[in-house]
Amino acid sequence: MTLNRGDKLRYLDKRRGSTPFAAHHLQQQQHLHRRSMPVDERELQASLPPSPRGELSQLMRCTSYSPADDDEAHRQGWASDSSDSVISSGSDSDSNLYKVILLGEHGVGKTSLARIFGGVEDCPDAEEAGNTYDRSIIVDGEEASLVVFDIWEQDDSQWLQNHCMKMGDAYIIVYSVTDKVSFEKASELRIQLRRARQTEDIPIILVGNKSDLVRSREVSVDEGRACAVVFDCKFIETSAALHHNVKDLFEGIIRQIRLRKDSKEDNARRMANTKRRESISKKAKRFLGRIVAKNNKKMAFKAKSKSCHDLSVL
Ligand SMILES: Nc1nc2c(ncn2[C@@H]2O[C@H](COP(=O)(O)OP(=O)(O)OP(=O)(O)O)[C@@H](O)[C@H]2O)c(=O)[nH]1
Repeated sequence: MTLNRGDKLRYLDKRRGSTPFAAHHLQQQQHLHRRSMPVDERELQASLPPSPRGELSQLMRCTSYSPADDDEAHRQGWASDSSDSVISSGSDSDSNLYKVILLGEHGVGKTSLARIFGGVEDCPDAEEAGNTYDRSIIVDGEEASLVVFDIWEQDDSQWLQNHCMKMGDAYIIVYSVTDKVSFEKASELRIQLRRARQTEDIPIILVGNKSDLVRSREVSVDEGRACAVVFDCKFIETSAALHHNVKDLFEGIIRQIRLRKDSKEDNARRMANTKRRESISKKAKRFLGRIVAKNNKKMAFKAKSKSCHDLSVL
């Protein structure tokens, strides 16, 4: 979102997340079929730790879907070309609520992607559209609520940056394929994220946006993919302008979160069983297996580069 911090705070003087819209605003809201004060936002803000001057909650302005938005979403092609992806009201599926943070340089298309997700891309008023978008979608037959935060500001306070790095259940790091510097920045952000979440296996998708701008491309698909393999994350190219792969991106992030959740549970179960029953010979086999795996790093690297664009596998 190309708003400077001053603009953001000035707006927030006028309206905070918990402040109802003025009457003329409400009329506009009804026209856009969006809820002005979703329950999720209050719950979300309440769950955040205290911050210097309440910075984070001040910066968040939430947009969420009401069931009336389904028509609009279908028109925009989000759900129309998928047999198992459906949008519904965001309030009834809090058990599967995932926070996704968008990171990336200025102007790479974070807001454009988030607004497509939020179904507010045509909203002319950036302030009204907000910078936090929640929506429930059914992916692979199961409902999940995603809250997408477009609050990252490269030049913002260290506290806010640190907090962004810690609060997400998953991250989308965006660069523009027309801007090599933004690609380099994406690598820096990945390193920052790795430092902030050292022991965690958090889902990260590296996104090369603006793939429609073929003639001004500065970063090739191969470079993007290689970077994702090195940094151990998933990779996809999108075009917010053409809506290309945007749906796959957001469904992909849900799949990545679920896959990790499932594999954690499986591992815990397997460990419990193994510890109970493992014989010495089995232990020896496992140990040898680890050594072989280390020797096969090259093979693993190749396998990863094959799968890094497949957002439905780990
Ligand atoms: N051609 C093309 N233009 C895009 C695409 N995505 C975004 N843009 C344009 O790029 C400009 C910046 O997009 P934003 O979505 O504001 O980028 P941002 O990353 O949120 O920028 P900041 O708020 O400054 O961090 C806008 O003029 C968008 O219309 C895309 O996929 N293709």
